[in-house]
Amino acid sequence: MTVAGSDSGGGAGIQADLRTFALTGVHGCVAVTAVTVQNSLGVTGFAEIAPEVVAAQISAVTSDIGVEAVKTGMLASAAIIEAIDDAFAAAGIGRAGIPLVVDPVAASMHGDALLVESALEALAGRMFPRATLVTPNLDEVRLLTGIDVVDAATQERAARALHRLGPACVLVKGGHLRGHQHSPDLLFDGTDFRRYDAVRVDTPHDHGAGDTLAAATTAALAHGRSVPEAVGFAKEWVTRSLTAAYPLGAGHGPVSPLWRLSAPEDR
Ligand SMILES: Nc1ncnc2c1ncn2[C@@H]1O[C@H](COP(=O)(O)OP(=O)(O)O)[C@@H](O)[C@H]1O
Ligand SMILES: Cc1ncc(COP(=O)(O)O)c(N)n1
Repeated sequence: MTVAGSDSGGGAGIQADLRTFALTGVHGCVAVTAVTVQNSLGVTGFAEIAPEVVAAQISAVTSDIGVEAVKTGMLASAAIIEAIDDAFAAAGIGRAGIPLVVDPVAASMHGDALLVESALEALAGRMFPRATLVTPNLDEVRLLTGIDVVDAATQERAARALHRLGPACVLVKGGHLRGHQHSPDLLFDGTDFRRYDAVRVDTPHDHGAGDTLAAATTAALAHGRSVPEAVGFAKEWVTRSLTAAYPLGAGHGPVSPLWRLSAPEDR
């Protein structure tokens, strides 16, 4: 299940999650938190869904269909986060229960806010302690910890600081590291570090990369993989999806998990 915002451009949010879920062999259920007005050039606005309607979507799915793993993306406001936290508690989602991946989406790749500023505290205070894994990018790391990640040492320091906020595991994504030929992500479980590296794909079309990574991780967790295995699977998935990204509109096109359909030898 994904609990996230809709992207009218079809490249990120709920739409990206469902593409990856389908192509990794899981059925995706959704709870929509907000409807964004968005294209390849940016987000010009969004309407929040009423918190009780967000919570009701979660209960409707968990009380009938059931979930094997859950991902959160754009959560929009503190009131929505609080409603989700209560719905997750009632359904046994998070930490020792059903695996929960929290992608702490704060802004779009163009810098447009997707979370009202006052909601950052609710995200860290209510979602992080419940999370099996949190997957911040470097801008979100800066917002949450004040740490500017520039190299492996600062990436480790940030992972430790984020782990103190309560999640079981932290993945500090390195996609925004400037001047690197690689895109190294760092996983920390409170004891051990594990690096997931990939050669940087030279493309402007990286819309939805973070959602795709977190969705593939969630799908692998739903298939019963451990967190390190799920992240390893997802890292390869997002790298291949960046290689298959295509232009769409005048701005940044979406990463594409559709490579999975055109590689019969991989099936
Ligand atoms: N140009 C790139 N080449 C290879 N991997 C990338 C590239 N850009 C991002 N990634 C990877 O995609 C995933 C999403 O990362 P990032 O861009 O940091 O997050 P977000 O999309 O949330 O801003 C990470 O695994 C990151 O390492
Ligand atoms: C609904 C929604 N969720 C998430 C993102 C982040 O994706 P990106 O960082 O690629 O803009 C987005 N733009 N829109």
